[in-house]
Amino acid sequence: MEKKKYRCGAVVLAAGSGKRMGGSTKKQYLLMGGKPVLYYSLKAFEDSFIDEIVLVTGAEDISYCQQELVEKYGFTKVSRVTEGGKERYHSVVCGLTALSNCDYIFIHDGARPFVTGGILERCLTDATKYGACVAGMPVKDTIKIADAKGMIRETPDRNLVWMVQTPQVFDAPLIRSAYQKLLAEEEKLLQQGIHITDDAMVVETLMRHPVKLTEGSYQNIKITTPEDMRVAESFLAD
Ligand SMILES: Nc1ccn([C@@H]2O[C@H](COP(=O)(O)OP(=O)(O)OP(=O)(O)O)[C@@H](O)[C@H]2O)c(=O)n1
Ligand SMILES: C[C@](O)(CO)[C@H](O)COP(=O)(O)O
Repeated sequence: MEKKKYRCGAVVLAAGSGKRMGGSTKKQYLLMGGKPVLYYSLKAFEDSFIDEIVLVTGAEDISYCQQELVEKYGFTKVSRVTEGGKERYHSVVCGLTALSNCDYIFIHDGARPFVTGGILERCLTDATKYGACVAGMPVKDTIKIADAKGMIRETPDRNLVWMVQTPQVFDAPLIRSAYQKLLAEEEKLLQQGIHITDDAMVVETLMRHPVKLTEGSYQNIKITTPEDMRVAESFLAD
C-alpha cells in the first residue's frame, strides 16, 4: 500500500550563543570533518522526505548562513533563514511564524548533527499516530533526584527514565496553538519557576496532550561543551 504523503516542515534552530561551549566561534559553526556542525543537521533534513526547512539563527549570522550553508551546499528545501529570539522557545516561535502551512512540524536543534533519516522516519510514524513525539533514548546510568543541598532525594525507576533529544515532532495546529498559549502565559510560568527547555514541555504543560517517546540514537548528541566536539569527530570517523 502506498504511504500517505503528508506535508512536513522543519524548524532548525541555530540562534543560540553557545555559552557552555565558550570560544569565539558559536558551536553550530565550528568545523567538524571540515564542515560546520550545522551543515550536518541541515543535510539530514535536506536528504529526507521533509518538504520545507526554516533555519533560525542570530541576526548577525543570517548572511553567513545564507551564503556559506544554504547556497554553498545547495540546500534547496531551506525557504527562509530567519532571526531567532532570546530563549530557545522564542526562536521556535520565530521559526513557526516563518514556516508555511504543513501537516507535521519537526523542531530540531541545529547543534544535533547526527540526526538520521531513520530517526526522521520513526518520528513521522509516531507523530501521525500520537500527534506528538520526541526522539530520545533510555538512560544508561542510574539517575538520582537531588534536593537543593545536593543530597539524594529519590532514585527513579531507571526503566522509565529517558534522555530526550530532537527532533520533536507535532501535528502542526497542535504545536502552533501550544506556542501561542506559551506566549500568552510566559510571565505566569516564569513566576512559577517553570523554565521551558523543550517543545514537548510546551505541549505537555499547556495543552495537556500526551507525547510519545520515539527511539532516537545514542549518537544523536547535542554539541554542548568542548568534549562533545571530540566525541563528534570520533563518530564522524566511524
Ligand atoms: N535563543 C536560542 C537558544 C538556543 N537556540 C538553539 O537551540 C539549540 C539547543 O540549545 P543549546 O544547546 O542550549 O544552545 P545554546 O543556547 O547556544 O547553548 P548554551 O545554553 O550553552 O548557551 C541549539 O541548536 C541552539 O542554537 C536557539 O535557536 N535560540
Ligand atoms: C531540546 C533539547 O535538546 C532536548 O534535550 C534540550 O532540552 C535543549 O536544552 P538546552 O538547555 O537548550 O540545552
